[in-house]
Amino acid sequence: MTENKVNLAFKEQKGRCLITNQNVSQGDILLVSKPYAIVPSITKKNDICANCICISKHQTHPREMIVCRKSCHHVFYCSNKCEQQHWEKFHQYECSFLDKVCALQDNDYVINYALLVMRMLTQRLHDILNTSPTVSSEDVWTMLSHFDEFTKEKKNEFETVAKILTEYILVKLIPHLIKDSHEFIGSIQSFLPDHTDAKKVEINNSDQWLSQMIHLCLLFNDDTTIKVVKYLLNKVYIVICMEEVNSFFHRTFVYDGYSQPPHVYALGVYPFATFINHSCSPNVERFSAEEDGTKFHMGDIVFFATHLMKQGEELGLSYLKGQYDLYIKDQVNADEIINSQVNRKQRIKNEYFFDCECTRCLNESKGELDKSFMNFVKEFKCTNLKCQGWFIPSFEKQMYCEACKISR
Ligand SMILES: C[S@@+](CC[C@H](N)C(=O)[O-])C[C@H]1O[C@@H](n2cnc3c(N)ncnc32)[C@H](O)[C@@H]1O
Repeated sequence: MTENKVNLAFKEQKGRCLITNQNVSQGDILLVSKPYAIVPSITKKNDICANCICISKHQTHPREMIVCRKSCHHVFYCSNKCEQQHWEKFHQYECSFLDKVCALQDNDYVINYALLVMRMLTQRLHDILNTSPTVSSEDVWTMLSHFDEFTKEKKNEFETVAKILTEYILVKLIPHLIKDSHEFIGSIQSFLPDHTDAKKVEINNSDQWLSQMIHLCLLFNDDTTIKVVKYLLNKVYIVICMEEVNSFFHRTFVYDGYSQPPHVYALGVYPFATFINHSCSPNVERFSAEEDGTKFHMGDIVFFATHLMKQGEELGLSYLKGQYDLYIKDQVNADEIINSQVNRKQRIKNEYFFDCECTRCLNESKGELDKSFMNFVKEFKCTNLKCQGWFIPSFEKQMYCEACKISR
């Protein structure tokens, strides 16, 4: 376990944020964050262990992956031990429901987030039962949702997913919390913590779905029951929005090698790290732990300082996907993101629903071009010209390329 060099704070314009609790040097590891929930990306499920998230590195001779004891073929494992652990913790609840989730839409993106939210809900069961509590799980249920700002199309999609995942809670999870039918309503009520946003959600065409659920769970068809199940549906809808606003992708160079862009291989929710705000001139970068080290484990995200930082300075991470990769790939929209504050701001507004108040945007809105952002590229881009990777730190202080592994 490594000591975090950050504390939680609050900024008027941006809400909660993380700040350094000491002076830090460039390359210092600030925070190692463990997932509250993590799932392999659906497109890579055949060679990522669903339990330990290790990646098969034998592309030419794929390793034999182990299927679950019910042979559902939705999850694969690197060892019997992983199958056993995962069965006990998650898969015994999820296995028979995965067909339903994976048939949701012909869209990997939707299936990925549905699986991640499902995992958050299963972990919630453990939190309630106190069988396998995770660190700072309370933070998870206070994450921002921006629920009202998604497009109509997205809202419809979330409603469909929310109905399926609420059914998952009712049918697969709640029964583990109750001893007799009288406790059903209380358990539904308290399964997810209250959330002010959930009181404002209006879900369309839920009447038929509600009757089905009440019938399926053998509940009384009275006003109280309808209200309680409906509120659970609203809370699940909010959890989906939270996941969309707060989850992190893991990317790896393992599949196509270092001369190609990295692939997404897993996604997860990271409670404390989620409080790192966006900056267009970031002082923090991150890498995914692909192997177990002495201070971190597979699935962890390691955040490090790209600049010297004073005690009390706010951490800023770029939310714009592949922002730096654009330098290497020279994609058409590189200029749009890097040079134009107006376009960049618009993109953040469209994708993340906020008006960026970072220092670079504030400076550039006054006409002062802020080029400090470029330093990262000069200092952290891998010096191997064929490589698309970036230098990352190790705990031994030596920087090495995440992709081709040369040292700096
Ligand atoms: C992942 S959360 C970060 C933690 C958040 N501040 C909180 O209180 O939970 C992302 C949200 O924080 C706010 N935020 C992050 N970066 C910001 C920035 N540069 N300017 C303004 N708001 C920001 C936005 O509301 C955004 O949707």
